[in-house]
Amino acid sequence: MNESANDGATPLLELRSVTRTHGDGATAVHALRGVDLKVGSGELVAVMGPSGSGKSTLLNLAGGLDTPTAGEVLVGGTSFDGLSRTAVAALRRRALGYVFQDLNLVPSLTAVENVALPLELDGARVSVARSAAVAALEETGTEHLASRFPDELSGGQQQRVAIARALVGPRTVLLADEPTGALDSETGESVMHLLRRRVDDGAAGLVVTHEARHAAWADRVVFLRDGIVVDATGPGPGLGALLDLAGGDSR
Ligand SMILES: Nc1ncnc2c1ncn2[C@@H]1O[C@H](COP(=O)(O)OP(=O)(O)OP(=O)(O)O)[C@@H](O)[C@H]1O
Repeated sequence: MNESANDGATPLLELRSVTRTHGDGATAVHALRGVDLKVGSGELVAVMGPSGSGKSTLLNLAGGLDTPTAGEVLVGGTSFDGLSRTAVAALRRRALGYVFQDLNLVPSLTAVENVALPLELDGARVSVARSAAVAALEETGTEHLASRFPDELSGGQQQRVAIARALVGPRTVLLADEPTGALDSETGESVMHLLRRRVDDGAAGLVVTHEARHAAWADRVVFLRDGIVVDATGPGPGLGALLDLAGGDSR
């Protein structure tokens, strides 16, 4: 199944016949089987599906954190295939923003230092990285927490700082795994709003969510079952109808 609302333009994120198998023989687990997906500039795609259907695997492959058994993943038209580990790491730092369930804030760095870190690792001057970090903290409403260390922040505050780190700088592909997990529902909505705004400004977004009302922020929803795309909505009334079927509230 091939999904794109931007036919013609190079998608910012593309999965071509991506398969990921763990183990082999009788005990092999087929986490993802022949998935095709294109996400263009200005598109926010939600991924839904039951536990074990392959959602996290899809996101990890899209982010270059895992390697397909077959098929390939391209970011901005560049395939991870054949790139050195250093080149993959550089591409990930420059183009990709991740919001994962695991917050991974560095405990010995303040909030603003954590957010500035990816830019500094990429060679940005400290002053430039810091001002971009402050802007990203402002976007998530956490600029007043800039000088706090992670253990001085609540779970929700840590999550918002982690989101600021994912959004800092000119990221073109935003990947989010249940970005609202540790947040109250009001903040969760504002996070989706934030992702939506970045995508409207030209990024491509891929969000794994269990909540239909969060998926309702997306342009398309891709449903996975047993590692296969079993359904996909387009923009328009079809989205609301399918989300109603999925059992949640619509926006
Ligand atoms: N490292 C691994 N080794 C073996 N099997 C794995 C591994 N990682 C994932 N799997 C299996 O691959 C399948 C897909 O897992 P995945 O975590 O992608 O699903 P998911 O849809 O994200 O689930 P959840 O909603 O529970 O997070 C599952 O059957 C899982 O047990």
